[in-house]
Amino acid sequence: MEPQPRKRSKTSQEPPKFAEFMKGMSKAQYDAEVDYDAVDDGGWEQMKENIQQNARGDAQQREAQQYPKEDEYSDEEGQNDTDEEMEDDDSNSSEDSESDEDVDPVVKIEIDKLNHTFKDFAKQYRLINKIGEGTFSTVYKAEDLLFDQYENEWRRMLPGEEEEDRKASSMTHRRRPRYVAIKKIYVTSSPQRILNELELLHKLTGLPNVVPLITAFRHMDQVVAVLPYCKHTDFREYFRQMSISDIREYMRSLLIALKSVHEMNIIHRDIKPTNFLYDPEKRQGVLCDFGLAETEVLGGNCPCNIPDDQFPYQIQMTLSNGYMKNDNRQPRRANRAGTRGFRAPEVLFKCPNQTTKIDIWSVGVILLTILTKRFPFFNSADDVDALLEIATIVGKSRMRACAVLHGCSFETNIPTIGERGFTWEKIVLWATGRTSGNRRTAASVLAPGEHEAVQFMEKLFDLDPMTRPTAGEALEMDFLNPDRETKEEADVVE
Ligand SMILES: Nc1ncnc2c1ncn2[C@@H]1O[C@H](COP(=O)(O)OP(=O)(O)OP(=O)(O)O)[C@@H](O)[C@H]1O
Repeated sequence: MEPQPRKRSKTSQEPPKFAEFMKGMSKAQYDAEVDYDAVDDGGWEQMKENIQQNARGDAQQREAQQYPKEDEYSDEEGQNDTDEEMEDDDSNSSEDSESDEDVDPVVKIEIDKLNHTFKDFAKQYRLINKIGEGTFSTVYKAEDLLFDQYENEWRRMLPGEEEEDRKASSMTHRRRPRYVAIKKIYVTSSPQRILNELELLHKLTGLPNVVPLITAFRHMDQVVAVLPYCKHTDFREYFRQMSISDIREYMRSLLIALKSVHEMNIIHRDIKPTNFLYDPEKRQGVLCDFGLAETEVLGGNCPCNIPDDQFPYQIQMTLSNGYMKNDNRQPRRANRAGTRGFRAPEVLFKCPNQTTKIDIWSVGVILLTILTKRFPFFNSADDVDALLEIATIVGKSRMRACAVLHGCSFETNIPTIGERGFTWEKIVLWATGRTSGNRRTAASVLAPGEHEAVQFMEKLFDLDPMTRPTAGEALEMDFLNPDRETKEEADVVE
């Protein structure tokens, strides 16, 4: 059958009505008796029809672990403390030879259930296997059975996809299977969270190195998002072998994604290796999982928000030199959603004025992981421990200054936490077993490229979010532009 060149659907040009899409979901979503399809809201039936008709992609309407992740404002640590290996990320398997044979029987049951839940789903997608599991979702790989019948503009948004298309068109004989990732969002996620993720994904569709949303389905309390399948390799398989040039490409790819996301004033809040689907062979990555993302709201009531000239006075007003014996003040509340080990100090101090810079700190943690070859690097059980881990490196003095910035105080008598801490260089040498007592040997210094990487990382780890670089500024830094340096040197020589 000839592919049908379709025009964009009406809905694809209009802002998506995801609020309507989610209408009818309520706290009662767990009650199996509630039949949301029967809810006469006027908009949902229409929307559902639109979504299912256009689900197949009419281009844009094609609207559409290692660590535990924690919810906003949650104070419970370690929930869902899953540390599972991915069952099958297909990173090394031949894409053309997917069969059902090696699918776990439990996964088969899940797949059957999904096919049963969404009418005609099996006619559109052939679910293959589970490829990922997170705190809020299970992700399946599926073949897009009707791919050829639709315009698939989203492919142009993914790095390397156009090249794949060119290759495919030169090999005419066999129909190439096209894969998507089906993200089944757990019903225990709040409708607001699901709506937020879908809306943001839709808004960000088209940005470089960011996973686009193809479409989404809802049936009662079940929601699935359809995303392009992004071939990637488990971070743990390659991060120890990365050369400096590999690190550069990884960082560049991640920061390009973040630059465009941040320019839209969106904070990702969960930057970590499992949320950056990276293919080390192609040296391309795609940022995914916007489940905790939020729009940046500036102007929160925190001393870090006070102009410099008023700062010292305000701080004196805010802080005292002691601790109340029976402190019955309300605990400070701020969004602290994210994954432990990757949280910026301002999140740990519950700063109510968090910005996109919290993502830059997390990028620093990824770089530290790569340079030290240790995953996880930070492994605290709670926020206080996390602050102590950072303080062990940066020292008490800088940590105190950081606390003051957010209207808090920091003090500890743990003997291993010194006043001045250690340099990041020392930490990298120590973690990679290159320190030999107090004597500096050839092995106990960083290689040139490594040295630049550490200097770059130091900037990402600026304790003050105001002076920490933006993604755009980081992309301009020397470490990510080695050719520019060589060129400048050559110009000078000429
Ligand atoms: N588009 C995709 N292509 C390929 N694999 C994917 C895709 N999206 C997600 N995955 C896989 O599924 C895993 C879980 O997805 P995601 O991070 O979106 O879910 P989550 O429930 O929010 O997870 P977490 O709690 O770990 O952040 C990813 O780490 C990845 O391995």
